[in-house]
Formats: sequence, structure tokens, C-alpha cells
Amino acid sequence: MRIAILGASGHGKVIADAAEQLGWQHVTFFDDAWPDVKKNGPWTVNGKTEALLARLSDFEGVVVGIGNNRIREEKQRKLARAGAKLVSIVHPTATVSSHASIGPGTVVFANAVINPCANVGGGVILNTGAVVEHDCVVGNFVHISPNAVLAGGVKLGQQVWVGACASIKQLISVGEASIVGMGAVVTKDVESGVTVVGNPARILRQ
Ligand SMILES: CC(=O)SCCNC(=O)CCNC(=O)[C@H](O)C(C)(C)COP(=O)(O)OP(=O)(O)OC[C@H]1O[C@@H](n2cnc3c(N)ncnc32)[C@H](O)[C@@H]1OP(=O)(O)O
Repeated sequence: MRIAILGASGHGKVIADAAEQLGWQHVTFFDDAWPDVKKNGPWTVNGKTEALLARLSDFEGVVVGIGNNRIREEKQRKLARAGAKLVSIVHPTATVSSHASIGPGTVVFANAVINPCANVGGGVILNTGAVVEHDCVVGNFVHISPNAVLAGGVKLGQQVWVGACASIKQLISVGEASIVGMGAVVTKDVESGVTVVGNPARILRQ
């Protein structure tokens, strides 16, 4: 089983490591910085996006390993249009309820939890130890950073970035492309396109 990861980043390394633990035998990276970047840790980088597009039939699985939500969406949509077999990667120590759903291209790292009736979109990063409680709705191309917690019924619009160790109170909504800073405690709804930080979370910038 061969998997291609687009994005020779630190984030890509964590996807590669999880993929190997799941039994993917051959991990190949692609990155637009090739040929300047030819290695990503122990893995080889074989070309740019266009090289991957030309070789899609070589891979039983493809994932975008780019942390930036907007660029990850752009690349995943391009690959999907070209017929890539987008897969999700769920680390063996993560817990995903059989009553939850996750979309294509989503990655769920070690010790993360997705509880029942949560609906997680495609191209999402659920980073190490993050918790998505029951009945949450997580939009496409969101990044939930390590150890962040969404309490029950939280709704995140697409491309939201939740920083490490942030907590969001139950039933709160965070609008599209907003950023919740690391360590923030979100107690009220957050509109789209803003950055909030602190405890309780306040707007840092529009
Ligand atoms: C595996 C991984 O690594 S996954 C990645 C995990 N990374 C994260 O979770 C990081 C999330 N990012 C953050 O929290 C960032 O600090 C952001 C996005 C909130 C703000 O970043 P920037 O826009 O670059 O803000 P900047 O660093 O210029 O700080 C502006 C002010 O806000 C303060 N500030 C920044 N972040 C925070 C925060 N999380 N909580 C409280 N205050 C903060 C700064 O101290 C600074 O205050 P000052 O003006 O009084 O000096």
C-alpha cells in the first residue's frame, strides 16, 4: 500500500508516522519546494504538486500535509478534481466513535478523541490529544491544535484554527476562518474572520 503526502512539513512527518503505524508500507512526499527540499526526516520528497498529479494512479492513498488551512483546501480540491484517492488517517491510539463521521483527507493524531454524533468535515487536522466532544460540527479544512478541547455541541466554521490547549465552551459557534489563540478560553460565540485570545477570550484582531 502506497501513500503520497503533499507537503514535506513537520505536520507531514506526523501524518507519515501515523500512516506507517496503520500499515501503509511506502510513504512518498511531494512538495513545491522540490528540488531544494529532497528529504523530510527519513522520507524522500519526489517532486512538486504537478509530479504528484501526473502519478496519481501509483498511490492507493493521498493526503495533504500542509498546516495552513487555506493552502490545504486549495491543494486538496485540486487533487480531488484530478481523481486522487483522498484518504483519512486515524492514528491507532486515537478514539473515534462509530457514531461520529469524518470527511476525506482528515487526519486524527495520537490520543485525539472524537465522541458520538460529532460531524468532522474533510481536510481537517485533529492534532495530538485534541478532543471533539459529542454533537460537535467541525467544518472543512479546520485545524484543532494539540490538546485543544471542544465541549459538547460546539460548531466551527470552515478553515477555523483552534490553537494548542484552547478550550471552547459547550454549544458555542466559531465563524469561518477565525483563529482561537493557544490557551484561549472561549465562552461566547466568535464571528467569522477574527482572532481571539485570552481567558475569557477577547478579540485580538479583526
Ligand atoms: C503541532 C503544532 O505545532 S500545531 C500548532 C500549534 N500552534 C498554536 O497553537 C499557535 C496558535 N497561535 C497563536 O496563539 C498566535 O499567538 C495568534 C494567532 C493568536 C496571534 O499571532 P500573531 O497575530 O502573530 O500575534 P502576535 O504574536 O503579534 O501577538 C500580538 C499580541 O497578542 C498577544 N498574544 C498572542 N497570542 C496570544 C495568546 N494565545 N494568548 C494571549 N495573548 C496572545 C501577544 O503577546 C501580543 O501582545 P502584545 O501586543 O501586548 O505584545
